[in-house]
Amino acid sequence: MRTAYCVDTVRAAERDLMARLPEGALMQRAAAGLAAACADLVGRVYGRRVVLLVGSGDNGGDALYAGARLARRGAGVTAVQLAPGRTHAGGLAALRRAGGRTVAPEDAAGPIRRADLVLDGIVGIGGRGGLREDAARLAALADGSRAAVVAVDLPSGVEADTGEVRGAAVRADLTVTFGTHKPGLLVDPAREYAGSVRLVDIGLDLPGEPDLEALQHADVTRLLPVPGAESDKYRRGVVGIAAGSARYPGAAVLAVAGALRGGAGAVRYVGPAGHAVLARYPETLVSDQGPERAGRVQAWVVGPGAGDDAGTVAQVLASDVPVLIDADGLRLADVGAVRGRTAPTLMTPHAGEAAALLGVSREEVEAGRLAAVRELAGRYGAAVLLKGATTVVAGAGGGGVVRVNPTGTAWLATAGSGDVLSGLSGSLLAAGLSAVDAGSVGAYLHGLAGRFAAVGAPVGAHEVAEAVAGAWRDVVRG
Ligand SMILES: NC(=O)C1=CN([C@@H]2O[C@H](COP(=O)(O)OP(=O)(O)OC[C@H]3O[C@@H](n4cnc5c(N)ncnc54)[C@H](O)[C@@H]3O)[C@@H](O)[C@H]2O)[C@@H](O)CC1
Ligand SMILES: Nc1ncnc2c1ncn2[C@@H]1O[C@H](COP(=O)(O)OP(=O)(O)O)[C@@H](O)[C@H]1O
Ligand SMILES: [K+]
Repeated sequence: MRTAYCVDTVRAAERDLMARLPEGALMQRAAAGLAAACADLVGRVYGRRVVLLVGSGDNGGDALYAGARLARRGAGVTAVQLAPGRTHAGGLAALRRAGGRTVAPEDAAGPIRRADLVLDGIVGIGGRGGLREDAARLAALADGSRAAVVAVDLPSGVEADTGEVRGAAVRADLTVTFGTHKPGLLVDPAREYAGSVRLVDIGLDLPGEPDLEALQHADVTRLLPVPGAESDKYRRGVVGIAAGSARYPGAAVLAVAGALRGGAGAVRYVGPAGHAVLARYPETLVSDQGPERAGRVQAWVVGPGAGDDAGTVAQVLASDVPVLIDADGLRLADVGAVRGRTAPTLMTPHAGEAAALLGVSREEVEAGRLAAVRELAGRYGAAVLLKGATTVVAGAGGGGVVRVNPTGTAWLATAGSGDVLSGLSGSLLAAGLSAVDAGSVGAYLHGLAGRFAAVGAPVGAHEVAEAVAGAWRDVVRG
């Protein structure tokens, strides 16, 4: 599991550790890791032109000490001081001893244009809001240069705890972060500013429960349902799909396509698109009797392409098995009915649907995904999976750790791919996974399947469904 912690927790852990170490030891660890990562990135240090963007805090200190290390290995290092009177004194002295020089921000354009490498030490976890004007100008110069940009701890200007970007921010090729990932490094829009991320261990002792966690292959392998010798189709779980309409029969087919790949032993389809479903997937058990009379299932998926069929949604919500609500179902689901359920509920909105439920704009949801997913999970008392550039999953009530999916690809932004995800996660629910596990494992496989199906070219949602088995095998192989 990859984990991320908010700033207050990081600071507390840093304080505890600093009390046990000689002064400055922690910063030296950070700077050593940072310099090593820079050396790996540029290949050869000797003769490289390096520019340090140095703010007034310890983030600038890290950059200066790392710059000193690079200078000792033969790089030409120039530090741009944003606040000359308040630059980290020890770091500045170290850089000067190593032969580095300093320039004022107004003289920075030339050095940045000629640089091979720019280190962003403007702000780290002490940053608030978008970059101030003088810093924003340097960030723009770095963005316009041919240099590789390495962010120190965080891309300056992004919000560490939320992943929000409220103004100008540095765009990095690589972020070297210390002690732990910060939530903003895993959640868009900030994540996109970070480039690839490298974690440097500085020995922090962090609490058991993180603020954010991202599954990795080994975690998913442990959660995947695998049939045993005594399994039969019913023991593996039956998933019911109440989806599709005369207008949108394809949503039913795609949800069933996902469900067949999710580990349930059988897929039961209920709705007006039975013919279309059977034509494509003859193994489906089809009923036109409505959810209450369709036969026993271990979990329901309701909503994809459902149009205005509120009755079906209400029937499914009244059942005593886990329910996944997607698409039209989200609009039709009564808050009280969801809150009153005793079995688990998982809601899977995209940003537009989440915005409609919360009564805010889509942009607001996309700017602050963590707050939105927690808020929705709190209002409905249900687990919520918020889809999009970064898919996040909160448990019922919205407190505690949020899961973030690391496998997504923008190629998944194609009509119907959400229907595949709802079937897939619903199938995992029927196989016995908890709502959060079913959502996050479903998103993990779905993201990987999207990558495998796309390999750099557009794909249709049905191809994503077909690629799920390959994703599953890849996960299990490790
Ligand atoms: N505390 C520790 O033990 C360690 C801290 N480390 C480094 O220290 C950093 C935190 O240092 P600080 O607490 O000094 O804080 P920062 O250096 O992150 O930022 C504080 C300074 O940035 C300015 N600032 C804030 N928001 C700004 C904005 N939007 N635009 C421009 N300037 C802005 C503030 O006026 C303040 O002077 C970490 O991110 C990490 O890089 C590392 O050396 C590891 C050890
Ligand atoms: N920019 C993006 N990057 C990664 N994944 C994305 C992006 N945009 C959408 N997705 C994913 O694509 C899927 C689209 O689902 P959804 O919006 O419900 O589409 P539909 O309703 O057409 O099925 C979701 O799994 C979502 O997370
Ligand atoms: K930084």
